[in-house]
Amino acid sequence: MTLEEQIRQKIDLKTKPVGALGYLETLALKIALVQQTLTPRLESPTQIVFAADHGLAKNGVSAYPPEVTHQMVMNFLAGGAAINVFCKQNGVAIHVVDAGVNFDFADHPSLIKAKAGCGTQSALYGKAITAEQLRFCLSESARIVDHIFNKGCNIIGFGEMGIGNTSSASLIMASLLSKPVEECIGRGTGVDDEQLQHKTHILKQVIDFHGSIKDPWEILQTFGGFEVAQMCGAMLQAHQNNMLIMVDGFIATAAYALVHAVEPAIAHRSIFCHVSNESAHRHFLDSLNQKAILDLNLRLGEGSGCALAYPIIQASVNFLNEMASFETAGVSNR
Ligand SMILES: O=C(O)c1ccc[n+]([C@@H]2O[C@H](COP(=O)([O-])O)[C@@H](O)[C@H]2O)c1
Ligand SMILES: Cc1cc2nc[nH]c2cc1C
Repeated sequence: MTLEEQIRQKIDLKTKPVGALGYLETLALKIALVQQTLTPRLESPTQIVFAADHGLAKNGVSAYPPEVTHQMVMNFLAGGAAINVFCKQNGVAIHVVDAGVNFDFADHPSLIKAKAGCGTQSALYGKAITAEQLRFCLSESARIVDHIFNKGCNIIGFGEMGIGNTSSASLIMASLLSKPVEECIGRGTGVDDEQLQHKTHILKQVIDFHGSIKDPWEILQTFGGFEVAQMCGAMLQAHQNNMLIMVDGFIATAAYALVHAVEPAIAHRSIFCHVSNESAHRHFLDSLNQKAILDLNLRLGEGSGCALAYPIIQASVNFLNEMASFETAGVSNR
């Protein structure tokens, strides 16, 4: 029997009707295959929140002003954000990365300084990121993941904070899927109808300016942002380290989709934690052939979906390791 057949058999011989643990069974199989064992373990679960500012945020595409990015980073460091609460509740460590926020932060034990700049350029007038900044983002984030991996982490969540970054993600999605950008746009932080029209107008202008781009790295460099680029580098490194990857919402999915375009095998170790209320996210996940664990109408980002889904991922590993089989429990198996 192959290892996969053995894992499937182990799952089927647990004291439950075949298939009755539904998606937990899919997760257990996936995790056991990644770790190549019948007894997988989740070690030192860690959430990274990559934060950065966006040139496009100055073009009125968000419901909130750009300074909220640095203010929320301070909130993460003070432990007062949703992601802090959910990580604490579920035993997930948290690191905040300044990938390129327009603010000079003091040193803090939870803050990793990896600033590629003080916010991207607006993609309305040129590429959001320079080639040098892109290289910096990819290598710094890989280094960050390696450090966390070397401390014993084998499951890592990717989240972000950046006013304006649903626009980046929409532009990335439209380019990767060759879709009209208006089909990839949502309300982000909660723009009203008039602001949504304006956001759509701006993003169409961006697409008209740059034309069709197909190369994933060029898409990333053109539409940014620094936190998306760092999530890409971090996901690639996590893949190389054979870590389990937890993907948060719409923006994290845009980073995943870029990496997936160059490294399709990343799908084997990636877990989609939730489907966001950002309207295009469901379609984005469908296009990647992925199903999310949670569907809670969240539209927060920060990695909140990862921290909330983590206990469910843990439950999938626990049932595989700890549930009795029909034989050991003396339960009749049909
Ligand atoms: O993760 C998501 O699906 C998601 C959906 C909507 C908004 N967000 C968060 O809201 C911010 C981006 O929204 P916006 O309107 O400024 O583009 C950014 O900080 C994201 O973390 C995140
Ligand atoms: C307050 C606030 C918190 C956030 N967390 C992630 N994105 C955010 C956007 C806003 C506006």
